[in-house]
Amino acid sequence: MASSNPPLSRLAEEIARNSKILLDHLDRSGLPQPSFERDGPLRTPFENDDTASAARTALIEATKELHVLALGPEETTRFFCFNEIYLLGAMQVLCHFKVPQNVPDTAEISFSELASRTGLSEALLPRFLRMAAANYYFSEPRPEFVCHTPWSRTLAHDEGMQACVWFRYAEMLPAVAKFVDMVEEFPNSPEPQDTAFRLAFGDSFFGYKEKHPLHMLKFGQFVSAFASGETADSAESIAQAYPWDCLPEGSLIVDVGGGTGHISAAISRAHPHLRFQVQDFADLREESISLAKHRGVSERVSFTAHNFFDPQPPAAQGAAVFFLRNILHDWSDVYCRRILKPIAEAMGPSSRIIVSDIIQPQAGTMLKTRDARIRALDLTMLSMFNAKERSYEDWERLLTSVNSRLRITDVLGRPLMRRDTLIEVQLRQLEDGT
Ligand SMILES: C[S@@+](CC[C@H](N)C(=O)[O-])C[C@H]1O[C@@H](n2cnc3c(N)ncnc32)[C@H](O)[C@@H]1O
Repeated sequence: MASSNPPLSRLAEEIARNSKILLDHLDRSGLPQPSFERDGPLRTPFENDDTASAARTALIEATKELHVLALGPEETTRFFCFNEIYLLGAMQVLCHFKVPQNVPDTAEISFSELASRTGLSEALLPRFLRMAAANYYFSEPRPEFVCHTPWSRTLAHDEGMQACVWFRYAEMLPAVAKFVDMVEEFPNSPEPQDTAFRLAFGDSFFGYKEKHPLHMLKFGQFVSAFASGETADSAESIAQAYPWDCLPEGSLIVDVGGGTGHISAAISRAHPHLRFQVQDFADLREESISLAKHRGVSERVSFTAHNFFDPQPPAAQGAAVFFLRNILHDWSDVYCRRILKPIAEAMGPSSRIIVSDIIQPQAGTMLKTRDARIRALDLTMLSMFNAKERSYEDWERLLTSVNSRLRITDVLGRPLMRRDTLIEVQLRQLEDGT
């Protein structure tokens, strides 16, 4: 039986309603509307207003759904990724030849002048440029002249945005092209070297970067651009998202694989009654110590060189918290067990593990646009590290396979953290109280 409010009508209403909420918010806040005009805003901040932010999310979801419905099944498949693959290629060429930087911010420029400034062939430049312009990057206000849109302007001035294009083209695309080979060759392998990335590049993800400093640099820029904006989970949000204040004076937090300790430093500033031991490879020691000094927390944040597959050092035994942020999603279950086992062995009766990672939603419980992003992250972990993002049940299974007494006791983080969650894990007490 046909629904009383079929999808096209429902979506059209939703789009009208949510657009109005956004317009009212912009009006009230004196903010400009998003536009493709050269001087349009680079950012339209909706995040600080819950109603506007929810309306924006609903608008993104509804417009995507309407778009797909309007295309229909066959046309969706016929043109599947056709645009995106060549857009990525075109953008990489344009960025490589510094086209965004050579288009003036406030004026148009002819194709021939732009070709001579950038060294990109006069015959090829229009082909790549028009592909980008068909996707809102740049516009052609009159034949053979180009000017910026806000979308292309972000690429002119922000190396993080350039790195988003670069990394997808130079690393993700070749790795994804090896997915079938990976699945054929290593269907059930837990090994971190059995990846699509290695099939494409002949080396591990970080091994390759060590030999190719440009890739290391671009990866760093990509990670910080990707982690900023809407998907950001800042160190400060983690410092607020857990009741760190409930831990007794002088409690020790062990930041396992803590890098240079930026999260420990942020929590320590907000909660000065805690002590931190950052554990990571020895070559991060100097940077970690200098960061702690710079942030005025060196009294409370120390660094210990430690391989997380080894038994925990004596000073960490019985720590109040073993904190693992963005560690376990880098590894298969077999390796996660090897990381978690020494931690479980070092836990005292009141110790807890706090894992800061994604909890994958159950299928069908999330907006499709958000769900798709999380699924893409999962497949990124697969292609790069043979690792994965985990659902609540996956986390439970993993933890009890390390030690049957490990229990998830809380899941925190919302709404302060946008992407990751804090999974609190404790040892279930035995009858004798141990
Ligand atoms: C994705 S980063 C996460 C860093 C930090 N926890 C954060 O959230 O920013 C992974 C960290 O694990 C460290 N790591 C990788 N293998 C390790 C090992 N076997 N022992 C200790 N640390 C390791 C890396 O050096 C890196 O700092």
